[in-house]
Parts: sequence; C-alpha cells; structure tokens
Amino acid sequence: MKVEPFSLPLESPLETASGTIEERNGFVVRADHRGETGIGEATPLPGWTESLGDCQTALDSATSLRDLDAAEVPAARHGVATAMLDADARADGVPLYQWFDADSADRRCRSVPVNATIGDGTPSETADAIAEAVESGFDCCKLKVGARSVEEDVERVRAVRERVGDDVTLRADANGAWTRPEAESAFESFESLAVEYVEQPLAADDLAGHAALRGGSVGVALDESLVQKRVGTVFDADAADVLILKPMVLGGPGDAYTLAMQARERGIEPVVTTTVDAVVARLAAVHVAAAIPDVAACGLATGDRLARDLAPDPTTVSEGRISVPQSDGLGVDPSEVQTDA
Ligand SMILES: O=C(O)CCC(=O)c1ccccc1C(=O)O
Ligand SMILES: [Mg+2]
Repeated sequence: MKVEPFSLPLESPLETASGTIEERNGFVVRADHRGETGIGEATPLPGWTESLGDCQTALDSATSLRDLDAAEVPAARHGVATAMLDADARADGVPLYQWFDADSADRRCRSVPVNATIGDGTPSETADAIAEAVESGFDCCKLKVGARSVEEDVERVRAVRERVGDDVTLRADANGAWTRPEAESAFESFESLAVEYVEQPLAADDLAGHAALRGGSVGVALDESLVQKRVGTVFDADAADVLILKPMVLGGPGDAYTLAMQARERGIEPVVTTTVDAVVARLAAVHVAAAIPDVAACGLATGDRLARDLAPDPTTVSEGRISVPQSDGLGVDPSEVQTDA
C-alpha cells in the first residue's frame, strides 16, 4: 500500500453553523488487489472524522482493511476501502456502481440528480447565490442555516423563494445549531416556504427532539447524528425521514451503500454527499449514489469549490445532474492522480 499526503485550498470556502471549511488535507492511497492497482482517498474532516494525524497513523500501520475501524478512523478506512473497490471493479470490468449490486449489474446509470450547496450569507447574498445555481441548471438547492438567528434564516429562505419561485426544491442544513424551540419556530415558518427537509436541526445526540419534529410537511434529515449514534439507535428512535450518508464519515463507499439499502428497507430516504473532497473521493460518492435505484438529489456537486484538484474531474454537472463515469472502477486514471498539483 502506498500513501501520499496532499493539501488543497478551497476557492470558495463553505460557511456553516459549525465553522467554515477552507481547505482539505488528506492522503491518496494506492493498493494492489486482484492484479490491479486501485486508488483511494482519505480526507479527514475535523469534527466529523479522526484528525489528520490519527488518519496518517492509522494508514501507516494498517496492513489490511480489517485493521481500520469505521467508528475510530473512518477517513483512513475510506481511503483503503475505496482503493480495494476500485481494484475489484476494474478486475471485474465494471464501473464501481455496478459492482455494489451483482444482481442488477447490467443496470445503467448515466447520471444522478444533485443539489447545489449554498453557504451562509445575507438574505440578498443567499438569493443571488441560489438564483445563479438555478440559472446554471439546478432545480434543488440546499442552503446552510443556523449561523444566524432563526428570524434571519427565515428571511433568507423567504428571499430565496421569492426570487426563484415555486418550482425549485429547497433544503436547509442547520448542522445541529438549533434548540428545540428554535427548530419548532423554523419548521413552522419553513412549512409555508415549502422547504423539503432540514438536515440536523438539533444537536446530534437529541434523537427524541428530532423524532418530535417529524410529521409536518418539512422533513427531518439526520447527518451528524450518524457520527454520534449507532445506526441501530437512529433507526429505533424513528427520528428521520432522510439519512445523509457521507462515505468519508461512515468508513467507506461500501459501508455507505449498505446503510443506504438498510434505510430504504425502513422507508427512510438515503441522500449521499461528499465532505467537500478531492476528485477520487467525490467519484466514490457518485458511484454510491448511482448504485441506489432512483436516488433522491444528492450533495455531490462540490468539486468546483476546490482551487485545484488531484486529477482532472471526469464528471460534468448540468441540468441538475452529475454524470456517472462508465469506465471500469472509479473512472479516474491512477497515473493522472498527482498529490503535488
Ligand atoms: O450536502 C451537500 O450539499 C454538500 C456537503 C455538505 O453540505 C457538507 C460538506 C462538508 C461537511 C458537512 C456537510 C454537511 O452536509 O453538513
Ligand atoms: Mg449536513
């Protein structure tokens, strides 16, 4: 196994209620498996995964995937798991999304729907950013809330709704910022603004609070709660309409795919997102989404936030969809991946 560090600045930092993401540091992993060299990416995100140092330590000492615990070092595990899956899918001559479910291996998925991701900002900045996204083809936009008062966030969503009309699906992501009364007030206002769902309105450990918010027209999506709680506990709490699945946070593409299928069985809609990663991990997330039949719009259109990348991006985003590479494996040529770009 070969592990190389990289550091990539963001061209447009993402402002959220739990801080601003300004750069992404991680490791490219190359692993020989079944006669192929697969490529993976471990890009830890402080607060969501292990630290960069712990990720490096785990990668340096691991000899196989089994040495890497999804709950302890999810990003390191993601890096190795992705490299193995890339090699597996190459060895079997299929794009990675087809490799996840052998029973429907001839199902073609050429693109998946995506949402635009809009950070915090004033009402007019937010309306401008969403109008621009809609102009470039997105019909589903997610905006970050919770960094300012609920009144201001409601004003932002109202400004957006007035600007883009009723045909655009709007989602919000509070990143755990609200108290129960704040969330109740936001949900009440968001009903008339036709917000589809709110991601993580309350603190990650407040499953009962999330369960109590459900039942109206605004859905509850859990994201950070999956980091904090066992998935069985989340399912048992009946606290979510939607589960946000981040392969980097969950220990790899295979773990995320398995969770997506478990969610579907329970009537919970899976939504796959990146953690604003480099191209290798973004592709892994695209393949997870493509493996889910009729997947809802996913948070995969984050590539253009990076100022530079590890390799050319084979995907394109247009008309609110991201293309899915159809070549074997992830769809990136390992010889084109450079960590010193
Ligand atoms: O879901 C999206 O649209 C993009 C991904 C995203 O918002 C995100 C990116 C990095 C860290 C956390 C989050 C999040 O969903 O909270
Ligand atoms: Mg979220």
